[in-house]
Amino acid sequence: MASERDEAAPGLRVHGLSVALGGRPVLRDLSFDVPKGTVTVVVAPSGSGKSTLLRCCNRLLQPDGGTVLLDGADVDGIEACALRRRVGLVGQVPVMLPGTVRDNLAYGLTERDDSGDAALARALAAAGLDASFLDRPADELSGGERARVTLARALTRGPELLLLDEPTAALDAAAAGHVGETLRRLAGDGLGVLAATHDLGFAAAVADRAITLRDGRAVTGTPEEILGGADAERGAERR
Ligand SMILES: Nc1ncnc2c1ncn2[C@@H]1O[C@H](COP(=O)(O)OP(=O)(O)OP(=O)(O)O)[C@@H](O)[C@H]1O
Repeated sequence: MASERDEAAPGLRVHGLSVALGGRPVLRDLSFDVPKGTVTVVVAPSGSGKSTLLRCCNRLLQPDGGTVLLDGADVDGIEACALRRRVGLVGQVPVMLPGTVRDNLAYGLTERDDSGDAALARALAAAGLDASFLDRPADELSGGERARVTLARALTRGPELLLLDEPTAALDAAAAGHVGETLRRLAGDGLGVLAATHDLGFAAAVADRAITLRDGRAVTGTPEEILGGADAERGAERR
């Protein structure tokens, strides 16, 4: 009974995920859950497979083994565009399309979506930018502003799960704090969040659960357990 309930648990379930790239195993038999309404952080060294893991979660990359379930359904059975609306990925490099911020936010929205300025401004506000940004040419934005526009763009699609790759990399402390508050609020509204980050302060502020990757395998724990270990490892690297 318990396992049947677990299978249908709302959120993302990664089970036995294995990926090799360039003939080298990157992820090995990786399993963890991201329940809706929670924030999970992945804190692991550069090159350990964080982006690879996120890309498997919305089918940008096909794993060599294992499954990813969304609300109990294998993501392989969900049409890719539909899946990527439900599981939004905010990538490490903010890619801007030509045109204004409005054009960027509205791109790809369908009749089902609210593409009016009020809805776009709400998404911008959640990402920490005011409505005046709607008319700004996207190619004139700073790196941090671009990062927040890509977060807003994912939010306009009304995702159920949000995957973020280094969401604070281009942000100062105040902007990172704002994004952290936004992620906590989104989780409070029922969204599931999975964020890969090097920013231990950010991770500690937002996480309900934390994961690190060791030799391609997941070690899961409370933020205190995992982040304490990551801090100690960094200290050892510096010595
Ligand atoms: N297409 C590819 N072919 C071969 N190796 C790859 C490919 N893509 C990634 N890799 C390697 O796979 C490993 C994991 O990469 P990934 O980008 O997932 O790491 P990461 O933990 O996100 O790193 P970072 O924190 O630096 O962004 C790295 O060693 C990388 O060099």
